[in-house]
Amino acid sequence: MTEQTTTVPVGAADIGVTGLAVMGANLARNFARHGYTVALHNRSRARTDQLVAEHGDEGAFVATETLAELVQSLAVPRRVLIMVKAGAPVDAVIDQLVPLLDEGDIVIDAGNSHYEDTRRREAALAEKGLHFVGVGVSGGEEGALHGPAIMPGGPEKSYEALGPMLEKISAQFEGEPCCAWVGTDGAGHYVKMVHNGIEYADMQVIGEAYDLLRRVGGLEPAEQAEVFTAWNQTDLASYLIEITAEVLAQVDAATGRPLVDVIVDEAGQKGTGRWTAISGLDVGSPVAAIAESVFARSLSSQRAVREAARETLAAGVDEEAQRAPQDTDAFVEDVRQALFASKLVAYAQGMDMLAAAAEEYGWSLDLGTIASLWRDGCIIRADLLDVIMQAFGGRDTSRHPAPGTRAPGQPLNLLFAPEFAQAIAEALPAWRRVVGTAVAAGVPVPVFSSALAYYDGLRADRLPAALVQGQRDYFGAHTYLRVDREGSFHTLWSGDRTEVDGEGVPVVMPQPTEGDPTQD
Ligand SMILES: NC(=O)C1=CN([C@@H]2O[C@H](COP(=O)(O)OP(=O)(O)OC[C@H]3O[C@@H](n4cnc5c(N)ncnc54)[C@H](OP(=O)(O)O)[C@@H]3O)[C@@H](O)[C@H]2O)C=CC1
Ligand SMILES: O=C(CO)[C@H](O)[C@H](O)COP(=O)(O)O
Repeated sequence: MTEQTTTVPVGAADIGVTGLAVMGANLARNFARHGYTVALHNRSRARTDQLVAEHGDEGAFVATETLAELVQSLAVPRRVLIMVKAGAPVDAVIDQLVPLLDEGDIVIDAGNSHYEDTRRREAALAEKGLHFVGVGVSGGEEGALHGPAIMPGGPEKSYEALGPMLEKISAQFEGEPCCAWVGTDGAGHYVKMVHNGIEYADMQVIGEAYDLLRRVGGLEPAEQAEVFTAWNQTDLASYLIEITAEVLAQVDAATGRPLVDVIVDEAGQKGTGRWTAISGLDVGSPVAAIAESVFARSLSSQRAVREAARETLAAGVDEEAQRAPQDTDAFVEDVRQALFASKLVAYAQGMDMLAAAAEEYGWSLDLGTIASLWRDGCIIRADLLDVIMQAFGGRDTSRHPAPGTRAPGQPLNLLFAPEFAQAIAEALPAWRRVVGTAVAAGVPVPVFSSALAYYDGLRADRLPAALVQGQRDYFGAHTYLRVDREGSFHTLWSGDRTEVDGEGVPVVMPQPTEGDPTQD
């Protein structure tokens, strides 16, 4: 710890926040509004001054110029929350902070950091006796100020000193904080990453519904705003549906056109969706709908290629399918059901990858409690999340399944929960009709169709994976399992095509003998 260097009050602040852009500034104000004394720091002083000038009357703030001053102003154990750009800036701040801290102090990274970085940082700081807590925060600017969803990881012990503060500033759903310790080391950032992966898919399926309603249904943005407003009264009710209605209703002041028509159709991405898709591959969880939503953003960004494709590639569409449906209301309802079913699949895939990651990293993630954190405050908040939470046994913050396992009684897949199996069964005819129409009309619906393929893949009696195994065995002697006996087998494809077992011993099928009761 450095010597006192300035007139900043020593040990007066409950928490320090460094990084006062959109998220950091609003979180700092949220802490202050809840009665905490908040020490403020930003790399460039202007943001600190601006916050104090504009919002200094909202609570107790201590403005500091340097990280040394920030640390000096904090009560022990010190809690320093970092809210800077994810990646190298977080390491830069940690490197400057660590020499200033004492054993037992807590460093909190609340940005969208990659969970592997969090694991690395926690291990490094633990060697110095410091607690490092990776915390997922969702809710954007408004959520950070009025109550975000908060997903803390890190050492469970650190939650004793940090949890009550985080729970106080988090969103509250029916009296329960949208904040709970989710698991060790990078678990908090992993859960936030999956939240964002689901967010990508949710936004994409809404986009696909909009595209179909416009290009096949003939509904203009203003009309669709009404449709989405009505959908927000159904089982689709969610923040994303609500803001979609608002975006679609917005008219561009400069041109008088719908705003959505003057926005360039190229979706940005900062990385969390891509990380989710990559991690899904790493942990062997088929998060295809989430991955497709990332690819849809990537494709949208290939503007030069898309322009060339428009000139070069044939449409070959079914003009009948492109024609406005005779019964618009029925088509709108079909699209709503397809949207609901696809969204459910995205959630099922997100929850599945959480279970797979728990196994991979030895985390004890409780899926019911995690779903409970997303019921309010975050971008994917939706009525559906309360039902998802119930499907995973409800919220129980003391339920920590053995590392790498599911809590007893939780369904193997969200879609198996009776209420969801039933909901999908009812939506299926519409879902299939919508995907069929989209394909025939040439409207891309990568997530609607991928989600349906996932569903059909799950429920198939037999998958063509058997043929793939045969191919793999043919070119690479990779072996295959048989449906009728234990062990692995290989066919001598370039020899006489007899089958050998794992030891290379030819397999001789027992010849049926007359009267053998085991042979029909
Ligand atoms: N915006 C959102 O809706 C959400 C963002 N997040 C995550 O929260 C974090 C903060 O996001 P946001 O508020 O949008 O801000 P930005 O991601 O735009 O980051 C800006 C902040 O980072 C600081 N910074 C950048 N580089 C360095 C560095 N090398 N050393 C020290 N400070 C540095 C900036 O300081 P300076 O002012 O000096 O440039 C500024 O305070 C990010 O990880 C983001 O992904 C999470 C949820 C929602
Ligand atoms: O974490 C967030 C919301 O939950 C951030 O807004 C994040 O930036 C969203 O991701 P992207 O910018 O890639 O769309």
